[in-house]
Amino acid sequence: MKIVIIGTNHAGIAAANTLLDKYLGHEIVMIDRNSNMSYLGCGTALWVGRQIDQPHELFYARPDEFEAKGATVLTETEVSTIDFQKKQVHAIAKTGETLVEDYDKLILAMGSRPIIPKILGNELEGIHFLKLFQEGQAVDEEFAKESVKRIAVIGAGYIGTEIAEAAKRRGKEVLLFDAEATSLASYYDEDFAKGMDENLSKQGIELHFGEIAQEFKGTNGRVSQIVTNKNSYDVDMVINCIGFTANSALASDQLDTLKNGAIKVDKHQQTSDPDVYAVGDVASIYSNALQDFTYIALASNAVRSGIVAGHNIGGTSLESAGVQGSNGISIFGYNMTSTGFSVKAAERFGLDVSYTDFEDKQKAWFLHEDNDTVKIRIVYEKESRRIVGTQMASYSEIIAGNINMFSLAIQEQKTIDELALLDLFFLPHFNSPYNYMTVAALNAK
Ligand SMILES: Cc1cc2nc3c(=O)[nH]c(=O)nc-3n(C[C@H](O)[C@H](O)[C@H](O)COP(=O)(O)OP(=O)(O)OC[C@H]3O[C@@H](n4cnc5c(N)ncnc54)[C@H](O)[C@@H]3O)c2cc1C
Ligand SMILES: NC(=O)C1=CN([C@@H]2O[C@H](COP(=O)(O)OP(=O)(O)OC[C@H]3O[C@@H](n4cnc5c(N)ncnc54)[C@H](O)[C@@H]3O)[C@@H](O)[C@H]2O)C=CC1
Repeated sequence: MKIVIIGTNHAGIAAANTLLDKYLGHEIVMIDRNSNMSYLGCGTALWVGRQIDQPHELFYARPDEFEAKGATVLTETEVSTIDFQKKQVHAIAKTGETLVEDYDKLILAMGSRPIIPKILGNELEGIHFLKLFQEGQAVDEEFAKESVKRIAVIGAGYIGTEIAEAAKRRGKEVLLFDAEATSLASYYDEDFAKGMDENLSKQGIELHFGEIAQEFKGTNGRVSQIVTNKNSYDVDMVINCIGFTANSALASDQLDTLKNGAIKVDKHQQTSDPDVYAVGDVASIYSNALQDFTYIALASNAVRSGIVAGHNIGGTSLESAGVQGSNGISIFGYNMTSTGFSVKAAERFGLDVSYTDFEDKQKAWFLHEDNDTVKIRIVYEKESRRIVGTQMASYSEIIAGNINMFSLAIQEQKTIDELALLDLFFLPHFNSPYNYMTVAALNAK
């Protein structure tokens, strides 16, 4: 079979490798408009904040590796249209040459694109987005300028808080804006997100929450002021981080989609056209917390959905296990992890939930060195008592491992009562005989 893959970043790479490594004999054509592949966006803030000194290790794959496995890789080639009836992909190479690729099976891996705030002054110089490696390079170059002193970051989600930390680490004055009342409002309940807010303030980041940018003003063509619904602020640079949306324009009028444009797939990653699969940020995904398909743009999901599509096209019928949107963040050493729903998110999706909170030291009480406090909330459905979400916050890094147990618990629909008596090891170096996960579950009403 001839398989064409549009988009060769995390999801496209995972699908291509699965096919090339496990199902020999197919013709694989990989097309991407970018000049690089596999860039780990999560490294941008680390590199721009000089927590790592350069970006070259943030790539893990190159076109020649796929060519060595027999694939055709067309980089700097933009797909312009897809003819789903004739099963043809039309593209334009960097040289301007047009090309048509027939396909037997097509994998859509065009990912996501940043949401652009539709406000006056958007075209001014000094206004940035943060998705591609090239955009990270541009922000890094700006941070190197003495004249760039005050940075406005719009959006205090994951990218915004991470790049705000990076700017602070580079000695900049940072103003962090968000429409919501706290940072990370999409992932954590308020009394958890407040811990991150305190951490950001303590590090000297100026918080402007419940504030929406309404206009960018400029001097000689470069942004010099941001006007919000509350005030105006002199700034030297703006970084927009107000979320991503599915990059599905090539297919959204032909294939079934969610309301936000993400291409609807089943658990085999198949779209409403049986010869077309969609993976990663461009596709919907099954949430075990919601028990339905939704949109969760994460690299972890991109990789797994690419693998599932590769197997199904290769001939092995494989279902996605579904996801919980497990994620984490670490800002100036303050760590937060979550999986499934916060109470706020669960209620927004119409689930009737309760929750149990607890706070304790990570390690046994008699260890006084390097023993951080952990805050935990476990959210569960009132009726079924199945766990639908967990959030943790601590300077301890151990919470990063613990959240994955809750991810499995949600996937397997375990109840809060089953968790209460789960076998969890005890060693004073790591936890307590009654550790905070057990106690939180035992306390559930
Ligand atoms: C700054 C930042 C930090 C992040 N940190 C994390 C993290 O810590 N953990 C995590 O899980 N996720 C993180 N993410 C999210 C993660 O990067 C995405 O979920 C992931 O990139 C999705 O992979 P994808 O392959 O589906 O899509 P994308 O990475 O968006 O790739 C899509 C590809 O398709 C190509 N393409 C699109 N349209 C066309 C076209 N018409 N023709 C040809 N090619 C096309 C693009 O060039 C691109 O290479 C982060 C994202 C950013 C921006
Ligand atoms: N550690 C991780 O797992 C990371 C994951 N990612 C993923 O990448 C994707 C993109 O991340 P983000 O861009 O941070 O999206 P996000 O959805 O995490 O955050 C967007 C933020 O912008 C705010 N916002 C929206 N419109 C606004 C407006 N007009 N004015 C002010 N604030 C506004 C929202 O309230 C939200 O807090 C997400 O899917 C995220 O999960 C990104 C970085 C790190």
